[in-house]
Amino acid sequence: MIEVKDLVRQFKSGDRTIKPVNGVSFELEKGSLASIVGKSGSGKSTLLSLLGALDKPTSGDVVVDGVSLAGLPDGKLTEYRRRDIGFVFQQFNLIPNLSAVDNVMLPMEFAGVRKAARLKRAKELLEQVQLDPEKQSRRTNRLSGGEQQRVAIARALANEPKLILADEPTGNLDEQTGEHIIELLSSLSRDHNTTILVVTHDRSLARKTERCFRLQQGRLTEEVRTGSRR
Ligand SMILES: Nc1ncnc2c1ncn2[C@@H]1O[C@H](COP(=O)(O)OP(=O)(O)OP(=O)(O)O)[C@@H](O)[C@H]1O
Repeated sequence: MIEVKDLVRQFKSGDRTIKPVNGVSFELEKGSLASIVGKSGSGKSTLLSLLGALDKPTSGDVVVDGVSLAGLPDGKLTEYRRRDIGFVFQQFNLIPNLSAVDNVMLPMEFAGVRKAARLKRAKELLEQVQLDPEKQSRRTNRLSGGEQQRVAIARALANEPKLILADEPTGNLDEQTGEHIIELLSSLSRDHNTTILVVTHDRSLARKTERCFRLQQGRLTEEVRTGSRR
C-alpha cells in the first residue's frame, strides 16, 4: 500500500516560487491501477519523481508498505528506487542494440539474480506481456513501438516492484496500441498484485483505469466513478 501524505515540492523560478505539487495526499491499494491526468506543466512528472525517489519533496512524505521515504538515508533511497520501483517511460528507454530478453534480464543482473534464473524469468515475463516468442531474441530497435513498450513493461516487472510508475506510456503509440497497453497494465496489476500509477494526457485511456486523479494547481482530486472495473 502506498500512502502519500501532504506532499509539497516547490521550485524557484526567477524570483517566483512555484509549487506544482502543493499538499497532495492519497492512498493506493496494493494491486490497483490508477491514472493521473493534468495539463502540461501541472506537475505530473514532478509527482512521479517524488514517488519514485528520483527527487525529494520540500515537505510531506511517501510511505510504502509502512516504510517512510522521508526517514531513509540516500543509500536506502537508491535501494528503494532499484528494488521497489519499476519505471515505464514514453520513450521506452530500452537499450536498442540488446535483444528484448537481454533488456528484461538487465535489472535482474543488477539485483544479483543468477543467469539461468534471469533467463527463465525474462522469458516468462515476455510471454505475459504477449511478445511473440520469435521476437524475444530480436534487437529492440527492430521492434515496433507497441512491442518495445511491452518489453519495457516486462523489464519494469523484472524485480517484482511494489509500484510501477508509468509516465505517458502510450504517448508514442497509436490509439489502438495505446488501449492494448492500458489493458495489459490492468491485467498485470492484478496478476502480479503490483500497484501501477499511470500519467497520461489521454482522458479516454484514463477512464479505463480503476481510479483516476486530476492534478490542477498543485492539488490532486479524484474523479468519482460509477461502477467498478473489476
Ligand atoms: N527542476 C526544476 N526546476 C524548476 N522548475 C521545475 C523543475 N522541474 C519542473 N519544474 C516546473 O514545475 C512545473 C511542473 O512540471 P512537470 O514536468 O512536473 O509538469 P507535467 O505535468 O509533467 O508536464 P508535461 O505534461 O508537459 O510533461 C513546470 O512549471 C516546470 O517548469
